[in-house]
Amino acid sequence: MEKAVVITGMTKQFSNGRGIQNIDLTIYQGEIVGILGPNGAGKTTLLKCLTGLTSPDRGKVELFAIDIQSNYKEAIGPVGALIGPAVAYEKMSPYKNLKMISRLYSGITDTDIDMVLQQTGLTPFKDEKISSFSMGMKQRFGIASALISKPRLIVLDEPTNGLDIDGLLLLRKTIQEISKHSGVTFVISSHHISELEKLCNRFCFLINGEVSVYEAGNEPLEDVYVRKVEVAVR
Ligand SMILES: Nc1ncnc2c1ncn2[C@@H]1O[C@H](COP(=O)(O)OP(=O)(O)OP(=O)(O)O)[C@@H](O)[C@H]1O
Repeated sequence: MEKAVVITGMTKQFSNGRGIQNIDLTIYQGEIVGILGPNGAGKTTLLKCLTGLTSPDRGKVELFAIDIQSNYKEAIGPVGALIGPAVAYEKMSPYKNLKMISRLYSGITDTDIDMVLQQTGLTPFKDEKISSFSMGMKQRFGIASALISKPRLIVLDEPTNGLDIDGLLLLRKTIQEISKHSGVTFVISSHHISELEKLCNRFCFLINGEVSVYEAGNEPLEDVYVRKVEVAVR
């Protein structure tokens, strides 16, 4: 199976002594991997290093066998990401924002934009200014902008933040459909354990900056999580 992400010996330490240490992680094409861990465990740091938004102090990240440090543009080409608040021209509509993003890529049609708006439930609001959007609607736009380039790897940091029940169900359906029909790889961090449990086939626990991988099994994910956190604090 093709490797979508290979992280080797990755360390990023901040001046406060926190960060992530010596992470080794391989994610295969088509997997949906959930990243779990307590507040401050290093999930966002891991995802930022994975997408080149932060440089690790040590270690290596390869996306589809291309080294992100030495060949950033090529490595990041097939990646869509939502890390932190959605970036948008607030005075413009989601449609116009997506149209602008689509110009950076080849082969993205107006039909693709309409589809992404539908996948994120933004069709009824497609011509409204983003400045008038609620937090959850902005989050929906952020997800739409991560999907629009038809990436092979989609990295979502806490995508469920601010979403209502409808948004949550739609996000789950969209991820499952894209995964099933296009074999896209997803890496998703969230504190919503039950949501990740429904979506993911593998889980990456990040506790005290260190990583451990868990395959979906019969034991409830919440029990596995609590056990791992308890072991880590002993
Ligand atoms: N730019 C920075 N400067 C200093 N410390 C930082 C910086 N970014 C992150 N940290 C520290 O690194 C640790 C990991 O942060 P990170 O945001 O990756 O955690 P997280 O697991 O995503 O947390 P949460 O679940 O609360 O979002 C935290 O203790 C944070 O204080």
